[in-house]
Amino acid sequence: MSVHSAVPMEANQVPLVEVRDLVKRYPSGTTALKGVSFQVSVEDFIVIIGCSGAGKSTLLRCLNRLLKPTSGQVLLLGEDISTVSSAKLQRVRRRVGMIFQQFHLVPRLTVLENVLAGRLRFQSAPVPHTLSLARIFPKRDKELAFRCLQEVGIEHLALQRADTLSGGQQQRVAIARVLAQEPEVILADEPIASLDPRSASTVMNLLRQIHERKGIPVLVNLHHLDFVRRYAGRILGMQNGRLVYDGPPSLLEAELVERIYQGSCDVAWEELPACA
Ligand SMILES: Nc1ncnc2c1ncn2[C@@H]1O[C@H](COP(=O)(O)OP(=O)(O)OP(=O)(O)O)[C@@H](O)[C@H]1O
Repeated sequence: MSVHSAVPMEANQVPLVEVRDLVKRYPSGTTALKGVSFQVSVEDFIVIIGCSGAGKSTLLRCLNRLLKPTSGQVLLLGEDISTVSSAKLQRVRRRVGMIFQQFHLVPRLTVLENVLAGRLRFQSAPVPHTLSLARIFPKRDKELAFRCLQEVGIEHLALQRADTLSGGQQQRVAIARVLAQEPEVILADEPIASLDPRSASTVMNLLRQIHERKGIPVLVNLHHLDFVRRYAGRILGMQNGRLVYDGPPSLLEAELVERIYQGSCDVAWEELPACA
């Protein structure tokens, strides 16, 4: 099936990220990505949709090199990061911030220390496990981490242990940690899947504000289609490892939505639940 591209990128827009013919085959033999291509500019707030197993997480993990693509390219400001050596991976991951469904915080550390962890990849020497993170970082890093907490509205929790926070608060810490990395692009893999609707809205609003204020493109995998409709500036629709739609929500036709969800939905796009 060819990609249904509603809005091609204009010739004068410089893509911040360019994905070319990306293929990912797992050792099990499953081909999760079958030649995916698209470009991302600073204006993009992209939501990736598709049924379970369509390849959404695999795509994001190839973009920050948590996974090495089998073939194809991922260009970050022109640099091909799909083939960089393991020695250079730290630098790539610093440039590409990642937010996960399960927050991935260090439970026994304070909120501030978790955010400072976003600066760890800037440290040239390894950090001894016995040291308090807050002690080894320079003052300017601590000030930056505190500002990041202010940006997500939880600076009053800075000295609290991460495991005493609610899920919504923990996801805000994870966002602050990504901000402390000063990334060029933010990826979020189902960031609201474990949250109640109110916390989910807070997290999505924060991602949108960060995108608008800082001009950082965001790519987010979402299962909740009501949130897709509320937040997506552009949708990438995936089906069975292929990109089948690339364009604004307004031009995504019901027929294509049905194809993306493999005919498993017989309700209107406006009413679609997340597919099972
Ligand atoms: N580590 C792995 N080893 C082997 N196969 C995998 C691995 N991770 C994912 N897959 C397979 O690759 C395909 C794409 O999976 P992926 O997790 O990227 O899909 P997804 O769209 O993110 O699904 P979900 O919405 O359920 O998270 C699926 O068939 C899945 O079973």
